[in-house]
Amino acid sequence: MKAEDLRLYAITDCAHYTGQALIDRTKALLEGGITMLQFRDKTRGREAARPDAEALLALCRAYRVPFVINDDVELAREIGADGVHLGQDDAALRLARMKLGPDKVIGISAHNLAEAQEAQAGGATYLGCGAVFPSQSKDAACLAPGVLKEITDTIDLPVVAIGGITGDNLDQLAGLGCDGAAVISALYGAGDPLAATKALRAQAEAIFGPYGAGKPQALIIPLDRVLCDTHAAWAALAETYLTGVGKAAGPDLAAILRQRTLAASAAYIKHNYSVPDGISQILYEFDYDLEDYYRRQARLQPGAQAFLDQCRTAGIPVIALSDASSDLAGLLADCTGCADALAGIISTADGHLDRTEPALYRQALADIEADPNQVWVVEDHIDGLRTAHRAGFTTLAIPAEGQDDHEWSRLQAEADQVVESLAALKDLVK
Ligand SMILES: Cc1ncc(COP(=O)(O)OP(=O)(O)O)c(N)n1
Ligand SMILES: Cc1nc(C(=O)O)sc1CCOP(=O)(O)O
Ligand SMILES: [Mg+2]
Repeated sequence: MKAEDLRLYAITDCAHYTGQALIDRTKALLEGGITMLQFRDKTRGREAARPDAEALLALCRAYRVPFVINDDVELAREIGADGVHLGQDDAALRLARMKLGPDKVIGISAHNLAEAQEAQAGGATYLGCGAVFPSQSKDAACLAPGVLKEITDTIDLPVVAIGGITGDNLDQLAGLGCDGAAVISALYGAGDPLAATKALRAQAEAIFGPYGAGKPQALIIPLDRVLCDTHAAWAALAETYLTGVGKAAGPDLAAILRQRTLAASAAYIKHNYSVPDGISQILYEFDYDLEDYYRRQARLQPGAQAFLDQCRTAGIPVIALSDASSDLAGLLADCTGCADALAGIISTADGHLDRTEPALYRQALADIEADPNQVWVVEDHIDGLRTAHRAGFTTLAIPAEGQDDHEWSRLQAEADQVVESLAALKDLVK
């Protein structure tokens, strides 16, 4: 979840809408541009509410909007929601974090600086602060004057304001440091929910800042398979090696190794096939084959040159990510003619970091002043996408050779945005 997801945060009004009526009304809100949804049902029990929660989750996935559950950590976990929102009298943050894991969203209600500090220290993802105005939906005390600004000035978490917010008073939140507005009645109670949502979304963007597809400050993208057509060389490495030592590769070896670094692939071969060489000799053979392919055959993928040219025109530094050593990756960039278009290369081989390590992606920003939120990581690899997401980057999924359907559907479901090709990516950075 990014701070901008809080721009226009709808909370369901299950006192007035359940079942199909709730789904239809929420669909209008999603169509109109809400940027996050919370399922809040204060009367029905978990089992009665579950079908609505599951249907709304599916709807939010289709609109690529985060979906959290109010109060019920178990329900959130069971249906695979993006997280929960908890108040001061709900489940303890520490327990919720233990149950949901480090990647899920946990929003915490804070009514003063001490509660906000405790939530930050306990690993909250964002704060909900209110009531900022008297609410028709809940009997909630209004925040003391100055408290909201004190929280946003002091705390490092994204903050969403809540309570009695309408199109008529939203402007009063300008300059208070919030990232967005959470709303029940002004959206669910509107005569024309689609029009009301569109109007509030435009107003929220004007007050809290734009949402989505601004240009990135930098972009990280795989060199192999995505920018260059090197899939065949990578897929053949292990089999070529095994044939050379008189062994037959298993049928799904290439798929197994696709998720691994070169060093991890060499270790896999050593441990699963009875081969005469040690891991460093196997790695040497891999490097030899890659170098040969890079020098003789490697080409840029269709659309790569135009994409890199567009990034240069737009002043967006492009950092290439490679699973080969940076020497080999540099050779590939030279041989395919894209070296001058790259601001840098990071290598999983050099730092002994694989794509499950957030430090890998952070390393890419070592020479660039950039906020990870404003840096796009383009990934064809599910582990990489998840890690970049955890490290706070904006993630884009892209198809590449060697992905199976399962991995591609996971990438599509989990990425902030999906691009079907380098041409589509080029259009996004225009
Ligand atoms: C975004 C957001 N902020 C605050 C709340 C209130 O949570 P809580 O204090 O637990 O009250 P209930 O919503 O459970 O009545 C919220 N739900 N969402
Ligand atoms: C759920 C909730 N929590 C609040 C708080 O102050 O913590 S106010 C509130 C209700 C928000 O609904 P409406 O937009 O209709 O006022
Ligand atoms: Mg609660």
